Amino acid sequence: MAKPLIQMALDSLDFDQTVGLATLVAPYVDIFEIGTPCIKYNGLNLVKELRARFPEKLLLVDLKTMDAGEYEATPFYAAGADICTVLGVSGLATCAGVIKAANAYGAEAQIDLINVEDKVACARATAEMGAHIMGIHTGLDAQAAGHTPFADLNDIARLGLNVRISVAGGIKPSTVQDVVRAGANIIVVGAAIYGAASPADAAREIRELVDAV
Ligand SMILES: O=C([C@H](O)CO)[C@H](O)[C@H](O)COP(=O)(O)O
Repeated sequence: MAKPLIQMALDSLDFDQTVGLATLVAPYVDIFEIGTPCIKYNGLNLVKELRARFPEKLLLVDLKTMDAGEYEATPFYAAGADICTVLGVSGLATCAGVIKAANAYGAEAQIDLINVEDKVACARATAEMGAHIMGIHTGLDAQAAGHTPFADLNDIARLGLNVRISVAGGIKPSTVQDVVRAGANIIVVGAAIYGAASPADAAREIRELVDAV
């Protein structure tokens, strides 16, 4: 299996703070995620700024698209996004639109399975349509209610679909190696890095733990 990628979730609303945090953790991560609140607040300009500053990094824009998939995602791919997310709960037509936009730019579409009731059925159907990445995601509100992404990860990993699996939701140093061993290809970390006293040290620790598996 290819080495798992580490994705840093940039969830601040502040443009300069986001660019500053990205700069601090850049040596240790593979993908910058512009989180949903951040992209809603800052828009395409932030995509263009990060694309220009970090041409070697993959850039995920966490649009969590719910409708008008192709129309909404196209400008973000055009601005340099490598991956955009679309909600599995949006339905197959919207997911198909984002997949179409991704393919038009040689990029990737990620299905976010957040709040999808039958995650296995959604993963199977969207993988069949050509989705590139399946996102197992326990959102911030669900985390606050005590939920984790681990059971869902096991359910999706055992399907053996022809997609990469991304996992997000409160991943921290004590759990990151279990996530890798359970079959994740992309490990998303937000608060455990940006909430640490030294985000760079926290990112380096995550990198060392992932590489050691
Ligand atoms: O996607 C996220 C959330 O829905 C807000 O957009 C987070 O970026 C994702 O959950 C990763 O952050 P942590 O859970 O803090 O690691």
